[in-house]
Amino acid sequence: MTVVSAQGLRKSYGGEVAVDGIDLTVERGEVFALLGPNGAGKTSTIEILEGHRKRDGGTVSVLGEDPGTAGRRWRARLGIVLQTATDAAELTVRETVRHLAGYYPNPRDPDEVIEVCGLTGKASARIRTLSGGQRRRLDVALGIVGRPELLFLDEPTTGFDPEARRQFWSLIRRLADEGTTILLSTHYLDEAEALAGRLAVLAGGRIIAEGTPATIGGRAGVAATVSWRDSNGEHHEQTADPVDLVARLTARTGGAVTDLRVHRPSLEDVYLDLIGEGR
Ligand SMILES: Nc1ncnc2c1ncn2[C@@H]1O[C@H](COP(=O)(O)OP(=O)(O)OP(=O)(O)O)[C@@H](O)[C@H]1O
Repeated sequence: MTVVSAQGLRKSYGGEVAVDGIDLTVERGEVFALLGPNGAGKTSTIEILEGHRKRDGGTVSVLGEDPGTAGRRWRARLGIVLQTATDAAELTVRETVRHLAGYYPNPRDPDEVIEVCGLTGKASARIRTLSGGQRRRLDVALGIVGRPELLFLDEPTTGFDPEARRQFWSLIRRLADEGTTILLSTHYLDEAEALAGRLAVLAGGRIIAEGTPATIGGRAGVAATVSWRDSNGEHHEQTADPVDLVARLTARTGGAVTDLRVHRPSLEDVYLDLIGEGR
């Protein structure tokens, strides 16, 4: 089932084009990541799909409705984690999560949400006393407490420490296993690689590449570089079949090589190439 479908999506601010004809389809249960440099149009796209911003052109369907006109019942099926952090407040974490849960027909247990977001130790703390990363975790908790069918996450792990990011990744995988569709934007390529089944790279308001983390930008077809050192010095050789090259090398030298390495382009290498071309 298609959960998000956009064709020819456009948005300008004043005379400046931010989203320049984006086509996007996300199926139920997918984790889809939007990547792209600052100002590429990720937040604008996400906020149009959430119904938070008006589009200037194109057709959009999210959970079967047009976000520009859909009402409260549609909104209750979405979970939204905006880029801007929760406002400082006098309420505690538990009060805030419980309060928001009350707005949804079938919410998750607030204490369980607090736990999976790693905030149990802070459940009784006032929001204004939380650290930046803890506040971001609260944003995520508020995004998922309504048991959304579709979860939007705009740069969800900014400010997380490495352990919190790993915890967050397992939470996302768990939600996806339960059938939640997830659309996220991130600047962390390891995050996109760890979570996304498919991803799109945006630059200048357009999608310049789309695919799986393994294949995007022709990644799967790019040659590997094998490097090694022997008595003649350092060597680098490009090959489509590094296993065969290493086997031949070992047979030829009797294993008398050191510093043997096989390098394949990382998602970051491919991404930087793509946005270099997209500029
Ligand atoms: N409310 C606004 N008013 C005017 N211009 C805006 C507004 N929101 C976004 N823009 C412009 O639209 C373009 C796309 O911005 P957007 O926030 O969608 O990018 P982004 O890919 O999410 O960037 P980042 O990675 O920095 O969050 C930028 O040039 C930005 O300056």
